[in-house]
Amino acid sequence: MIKVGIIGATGYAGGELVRILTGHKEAEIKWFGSRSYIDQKYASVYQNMFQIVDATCMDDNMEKLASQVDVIFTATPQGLCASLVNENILSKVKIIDLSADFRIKDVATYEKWYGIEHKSPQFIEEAVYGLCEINREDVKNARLVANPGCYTTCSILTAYPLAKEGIIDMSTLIIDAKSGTSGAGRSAKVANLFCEVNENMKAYGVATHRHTPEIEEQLGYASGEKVVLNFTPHLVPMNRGILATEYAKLTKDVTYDEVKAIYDKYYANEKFIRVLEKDVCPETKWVEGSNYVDINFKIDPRTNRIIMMGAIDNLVKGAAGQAVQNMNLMFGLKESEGLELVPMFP
Ligand SMILES: NC(=O)C1=CN([C@@H]2O[C@H](COP(=O)(O)OP(=O)(O)OC[C@H]3O[C@@H](n4cnc5c(N)ncnc54)[C@H](OP(=O)(O)O)[C@@H]3O)[C@@H](O)[C@H]2O)C=CC1
Ligand SMILES: CC(=O)N[C@@H](CCC(=O)OP(=O)(O)O)C(=O)O
Repeated sequence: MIKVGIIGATGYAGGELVRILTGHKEAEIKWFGSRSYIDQKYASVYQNMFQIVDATCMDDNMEKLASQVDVIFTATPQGLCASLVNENILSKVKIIDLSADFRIKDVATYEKWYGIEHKSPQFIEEAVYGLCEINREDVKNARLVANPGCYTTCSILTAYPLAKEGIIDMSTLIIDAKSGTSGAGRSAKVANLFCEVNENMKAYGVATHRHTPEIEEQLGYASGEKVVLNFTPHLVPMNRGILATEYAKLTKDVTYDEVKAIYDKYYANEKFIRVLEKDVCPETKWVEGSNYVDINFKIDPRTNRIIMMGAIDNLVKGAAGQAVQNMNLMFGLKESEGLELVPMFP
């Protein structure tokens, strides 16, 4: 049994980790880390865990935790993991960080977009960007995994095969994405109150959102060129889900079958990526509660653009599910263990 510690178990991403790991046959949660609920029953924070989880919330002492578990998930605000991790800890335990601390290779870029000083830049180079379908082999040998963000997972996987094969002009790529409000976390913020979000839709972080450099970096590796793009997130009145709609000019004339063959080349054997049937558009409701990414595309010959679409559950493939997928790879387990979650509906 793999012994697991979660720092930030009381947040939305941490809560989803608990839900998924509770059904994992080879992992056992030993530490439910919290800042605000120390010594309180975990199930009193999340009643869905009543009579399922009997444990009490503990502190966020990573040093102490490192000698008691095999893997630590940090599902905490930006900057916290980088402020806690050190060589002694990494020599004892594997870390999967759900925040952005180790996702961006250039520390100056991280500090500029996140507005905070990076406390452990010495570990950035070794951290593996945990987008399992793309970096699977590196993840297997990693001791520190930077789990990608929700918008980024959806945006990158949707465009990756076409960027890799050079059939889209990367300088024309525009990503328009929508997220449910659980993407903003559980802590109280006026912008996320019911009356602010319900019956409303809005763009935010326009031209400044911190996921932009992460998407640019990863699609830059795929296309082999420096990528600069527009990424515009929107908040929509639903609990879970991300839908990314991406537009780019084609670099050559291609047919539906040729593009489909490119997606199939990369994803046909990927359990969690479903390239949908022709003309079926991805919808967040068809992936809710699951680790699936649903993808499709449409060529618009009038504008010579291709429109790519992707949908995920932000808390599963966009956070906790992908983190568990990474854990499975790091410990040599079946990659889908604990993740065979059928999407729920309605
Ligand atoms: N929500 C999402 O869809 C996604 C989130 N992420 C990332 O996951 C991380 C967590 O996000 P999310 O769950 O939404 O956030 P929440 O606000 O819901 O949860 C934050 C968690 O961090 C804990 N925490 C906060 N400050 C501290 C601190 N100083 N020391 C220790 N623990 C602390 C909180 O503890 P307590 O409640 O006990 O005070 C809580 O458990 C973030 O980095 C986020 O960017 C990534 C992908 C998707
Ligand atoms: C709706 C909403 O507010 N979403 C969050 C993204 C949360 C997230 O996933 O953050 P990381 O991927 O960086 O860890 C935001 O836009 O900041």
